[in-house]
Amino acid sequence: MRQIVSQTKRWVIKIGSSLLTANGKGLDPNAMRGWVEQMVALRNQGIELILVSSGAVAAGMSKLGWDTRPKEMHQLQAAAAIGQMVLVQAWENCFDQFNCQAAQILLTHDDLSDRKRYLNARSTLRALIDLDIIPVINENDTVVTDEIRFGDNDTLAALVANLVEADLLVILTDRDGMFNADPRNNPDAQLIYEAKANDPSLDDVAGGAGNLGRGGMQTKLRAARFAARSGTNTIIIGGTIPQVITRIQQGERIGTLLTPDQSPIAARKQWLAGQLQVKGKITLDNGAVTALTQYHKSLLPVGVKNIEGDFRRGEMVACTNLEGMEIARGLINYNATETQKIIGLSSDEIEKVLGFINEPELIHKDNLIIN
Ligand SMILES: Nc1ncnc2c1ncn2[C@@H]1O[C@H](COP(=O)(O)OP(=O)(O)O)[C@@H](O)[C@H]1O
Ligand SMILES: N[C@@H](CCC(=O)OP(=O)(O)O)C(=O)O
Repeated sequence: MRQIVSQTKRWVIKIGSSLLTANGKGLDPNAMRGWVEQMVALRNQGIELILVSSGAVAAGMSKLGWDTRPKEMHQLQAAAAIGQMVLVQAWENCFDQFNCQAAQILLTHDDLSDRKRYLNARSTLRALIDLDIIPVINENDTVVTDEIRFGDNDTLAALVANLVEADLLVILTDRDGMFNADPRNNPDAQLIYEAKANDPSLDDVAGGAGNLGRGGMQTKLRAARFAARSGTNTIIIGGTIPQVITRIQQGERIGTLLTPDQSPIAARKQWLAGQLQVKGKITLDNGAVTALTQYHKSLLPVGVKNIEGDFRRGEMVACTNLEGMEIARGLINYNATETQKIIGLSSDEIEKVLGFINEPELIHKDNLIIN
């Protein structure tokens, strides 16, 4: 029993082209319906879900009667333009049958590397999830160039998992999981049930893709490593296994579970530390410094003396003591104008002053990195 998995609450599920198109014969609506039924059941139990769906190029190829994936970029992009429409209609149709709404999001690499767009993408995804809508994400293939492409949807799914702080990334593919050798050429290959995502010996077993997919097991392993950086567990598993999504949630030992080295919070803090630029500075009184450094508490507005910089909600700010020495960094819950109005106040006064409340903390302890 995988308790670590059955306790997870926010999932990104990625479905690959090989699986979605039943090996090139157009989309497989029965399989899609089956996954949607399980996803909606999970969502109804309170699990937040985001779907990353490949298949635009493959669906376009099938519509155009092409057997092999074209090499030229403009042909690929044309196939994606045709196929994305087919793909998203097929998902919409399935979600409709279970009275669930879905929404399409097409992303390029720039959308996640630019801070402002990153925050926008995150807020939109959060808003959709809060509305009980399941976002369906793909790369915006028709406009990407080599410089701004994720390249494969395994990587895109992992970056989305980082973005929304998912606790589980499920990669559904055409094999039962990761084997100790590429099963295409090794009929005796054995399934790996569990491993650390960062185990270097996995590099030797993960091979490339088949005819339709992009990255094969190599990009799935890399995705699991990206996901692990923010503490997310990854399961690589066969999408044709009956009731696969439900059984993962029940903690059944199926597929390959790749775990992070650190707890989600520790990993997240490390990831935050490496990712973000400092956009402002806030000065804490002595009581707040002790609360943060000795008792590992969240920072409340009451302990803040002064602020500098023009930061927005979700951005990184440095926290200094009264002598100006930096003692921590963290993601702030209010923008500079709002923060200026609430410093020195107790948290129950926030709503009166601002007319709304995001969170009672100025910086939550999970989003604080103590120096
Ligand atoms: N060690 C391995 N274990 C399982 N599959 C592997 C391994 N190495 C390479 N592969 C290949 O990876 C393929 C799945 O990747 P890919 O074709 O990109 O699918 P998807 O469309 O699901 O992303 C499998 O069909 C398999 O041939
Ligand atoms: N954005 C592309 C996805 C390509 C891709 O990564 O495919 P896969 O390896 O099957 O997940 C498409 O929709 O065709």
